[in-house]
Amino acid sequence: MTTQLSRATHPDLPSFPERMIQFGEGNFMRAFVDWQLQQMNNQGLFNGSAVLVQPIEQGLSHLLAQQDNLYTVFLNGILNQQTVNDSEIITSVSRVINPYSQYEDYLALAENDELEFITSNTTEAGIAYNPDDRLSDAPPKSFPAKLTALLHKRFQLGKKGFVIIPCELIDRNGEKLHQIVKQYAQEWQLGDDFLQWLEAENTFCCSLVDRIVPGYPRDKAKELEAEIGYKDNVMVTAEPFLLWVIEGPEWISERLPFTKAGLNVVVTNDMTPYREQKVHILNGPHTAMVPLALLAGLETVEDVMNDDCFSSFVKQLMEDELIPMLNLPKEALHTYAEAVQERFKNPFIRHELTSISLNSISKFKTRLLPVLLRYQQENAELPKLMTLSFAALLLSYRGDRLERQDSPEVLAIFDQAWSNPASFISSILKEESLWGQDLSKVPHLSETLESNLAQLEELGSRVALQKLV
Ligand SMILES: NC(=O)c1ccc[n+]([C@@H]2O[C@H](COP(=O)([O-])OP(=O)(O)OC[C@H]3O[C@@H](n4cnc5c(N)ncnc54)[C@H](O)[C@@H]3O)[C@@H](O)[C@H]2O)c1
Ligand SMILES: O=P(O)(O)OC[C@@H](O)[C@@H](O)[C@H](O)[C@H](O)CO
Repeated sequence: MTTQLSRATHPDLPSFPERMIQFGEGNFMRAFVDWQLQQMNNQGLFNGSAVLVQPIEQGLSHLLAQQDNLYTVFLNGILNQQTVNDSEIITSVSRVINPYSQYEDYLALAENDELEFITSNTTEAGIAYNPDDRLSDAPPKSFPAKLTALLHKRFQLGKKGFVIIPCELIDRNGEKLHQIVKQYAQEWQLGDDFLQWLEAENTFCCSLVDRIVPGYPRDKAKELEAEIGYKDNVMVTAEPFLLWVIEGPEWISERLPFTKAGLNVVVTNDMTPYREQKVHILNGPHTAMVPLALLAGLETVEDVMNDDCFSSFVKQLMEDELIPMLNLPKEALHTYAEAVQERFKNPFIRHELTSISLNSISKFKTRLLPVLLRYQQENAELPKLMTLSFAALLLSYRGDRLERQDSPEVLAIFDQAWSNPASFISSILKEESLWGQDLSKVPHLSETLESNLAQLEELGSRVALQKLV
């Protein structure tokens, strides 16, 4: 029987003082932030660990504790045309506090002068205001309320503040977290001195994260354990690529020397271009490929990239329709687009198209529609590939299509519009609740979508696409 990973099985592994508090013990944070702390420690550049705080009552704290907070990260994929298949035991997590059973330990973190940084990833739902939270709760329910309680304790002790870098995938995450903390400070009447300390002593940064982390390799765990020679219940698989853009003062790069350690971390005073790049060049093609590829019977992103017709679609979409419309340095965009195509080809990751298709209408609205409209305005014609993908998306939301996964409100709007196929395009384009504007006014969009829809139904998506790529 294989022994479970622990400090007893690996007595020579190093330990580091706690320098970071991290809200979230999930797969992403452990393969992204903690993996990066490990790389800095390996090079003697940080000498620190993260103490993890479990944001909700149920979590992984007990599984990590059983392994003395050690776990393995497997990096599998292709980076700069090289195949990477690495594994490493991560020693940069000191412990996990569950504030639901260890609230005193949680608040005691305020006493430690060595703790300088706070990071978080509590999913898109985590940075939210909960009106029922009180300072006297042990713990308050929401992440921002828990954080406010900790910051208040720190202030009461007369200590310095923190550099706070949330990683949640919401726009302007740091500003939103900051704003909710201030809201609790006011509602809980924590006083002007606390508010002044909050502003003067703490630095809230916005950040953008990018690394595909499929998580625990359920289908391959036994095989991997045989390879590493020990049992690990919280192992994580991830792609080798990463990007972390932190919007904040330059001195962050010195206090957190990621770049010095060779990590792809950018500290900037404006992260907007990076967000534009990632949302339009990575998430945009993901969203565009899904309805066309599902109509053709493909299942994964890898299937798309191994198919000549569909991979040409992805490449041309990026090069001819997306990159020319982004107001960013073109060379960097082309390099990024090539890297994204390599990542999409990753043979070690099974990325299901149906998982990307969830809530495709809102994804289309933010990731593709702004570029489609810009293209139409600048060129006085529609981008052909994006418009065909839009038609496939509309078709994939017809009541008989199994792939549609969206909110009941969105599906009801489509069912109503599809109830009269002859007027479907004109009525769905008028739905401002879906698109934020009346798209029936966009020159030639209605008739192009009508014709694309007819082609998709008569010829199928592969043949319709072959006419364009
Ligand atoms: N996995 C990826 O490839 C990837 C890549 C980039 C970004 N992300 C983002 O990271 C987030 C976490 O992904 P993961 O793969 O680590 O998932 P996970 O399930 O392993 O971890 C989820 C974490 O979020 C916390 N959480 C869940 N619901 C919460 C809530 N309502 N309030 C506060 N905290 C909550 C959990 O306690 C846990 O720490 C996702 O929202 C995802 O959008 C994931
Ligand atoms: O996570 P979603 O569902 O919003 O989007 C699906 C993918 O585009 C997304 O998960 C990317 O793979 C990820 O954003 C890469 O960092």
